[in-house]
Amino acid sequence: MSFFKLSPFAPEPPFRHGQVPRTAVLYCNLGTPDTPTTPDVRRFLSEFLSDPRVVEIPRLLWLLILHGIILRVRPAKSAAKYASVWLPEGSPLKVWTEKQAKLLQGWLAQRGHQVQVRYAMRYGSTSIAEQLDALKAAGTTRVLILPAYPQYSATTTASLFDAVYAWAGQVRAIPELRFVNHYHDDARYIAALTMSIQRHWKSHGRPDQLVMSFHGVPERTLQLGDPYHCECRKTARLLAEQLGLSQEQFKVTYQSRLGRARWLQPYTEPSLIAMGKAGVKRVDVVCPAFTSDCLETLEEINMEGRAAFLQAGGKEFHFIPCLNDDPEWITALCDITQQHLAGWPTQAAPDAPQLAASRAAALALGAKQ
Ligand SMILES: C=CC1=C(C)c2cc3[nH]c(cc4nc(cc5[nH]c(cc1n2)c(C)c5CCC(=O)O)C(CCC(=O)O)=C4C)c(C)c3C=C
Ligand SMILES: [Fe+2]
Ligand SMILES: [Fe+2]
Repeated sequence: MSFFKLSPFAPEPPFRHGQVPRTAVLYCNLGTPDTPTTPDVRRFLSEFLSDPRVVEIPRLLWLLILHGIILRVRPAKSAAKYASVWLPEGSPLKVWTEKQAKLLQGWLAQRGHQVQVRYAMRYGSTSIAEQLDALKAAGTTRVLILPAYPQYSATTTASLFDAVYAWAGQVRAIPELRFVNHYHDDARYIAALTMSIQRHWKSHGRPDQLVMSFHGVPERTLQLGDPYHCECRKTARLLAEQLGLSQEQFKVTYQSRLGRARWLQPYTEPSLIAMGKAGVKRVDVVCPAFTSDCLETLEEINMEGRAAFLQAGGKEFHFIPCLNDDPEWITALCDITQQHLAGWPTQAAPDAPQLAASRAAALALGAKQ
């Protein structure tokens, strides 16, 4: 960079007066490796676990542990786990997130909203900055940031907002930005979860216990004021109410612990083992904090959790898939989006070929006329 450069901002094309406003939704998820190989998993974990929002211990100490131990050992182990759930089209998290974004755009078009929907990943490809650059280059003047996380946590939601602010800090003409913080208690999200569980029970009967397994976070984040734990509890309470479950019929647990510190409790796997040992015959597990199936649900729950329960004496283990492309979920996502877009023009800049293509895609994927 030249010593004499006055402005840190990149030059931009001159503002075009009379430019038609264009509105976009950026649907953001956590991220995933490009391939289930050790080098790609190492690259992904290195970016993810270097984020100070994710690991809140003194930087120097953490960088020593991360580079000295974790990134030497974990990538190969995690790569084998990723390989066990990888789809022909790629990582399940990416496949589902991409499909959800496509469906959302199609559903919104069906309702007459001409909004570009793109997806981005907080870590790995395709990054939030790349997608915001692409939207800006396409003339977008308003962007709604929609996290794929129903519950707010500084470790996830705030981190992706950080990435948006960091991008905006480099840009001269910033589009109008809006952020969805959470939708953990949104009636339509709860209804989508309820319906997916009821659908499962209709064809497979009911379990002795329903386990609602949320991704864990260090217990310290709760003491520091992170609302994640309370939001998980509220989701669980509302879901149990809608399903008509008594306190004895369900259990809330936390999975995916990393490191030696105390995380939110009770932990999922020890709870499944305790249930198997206590004579619980059938458990069903649902993972409401994940809107797409991913490593943590397909491998950790449906493979490791299943084996742990059955080895402990349990007889039947059912994993209830995440919301993925359930029509009730896409409708809920569409309602939530519409609510947050209120007041922004979404009919402007008619782009007939694109609108027709979105409609056709939505119909092909099962949208109602
Ligand atoms: C649902 C929200 C999530 C929260 C909250 C969360 C917190 C959190 N996660 C880690 C460490 C890891 N998570 C990993 C995978 C992973 N995590 C989430 C979501 C949340 N994480 C998802 C959707 C996934 C799956 C990604 C995929 O590619 O399928 C991993 C990587 C996998 C592994 O090596 O085991 C780690 C590591 C921490 C430390 C944390 C909060 C502090
Ligand atoms: Fe995680
Ligand atoms: Fe895990």
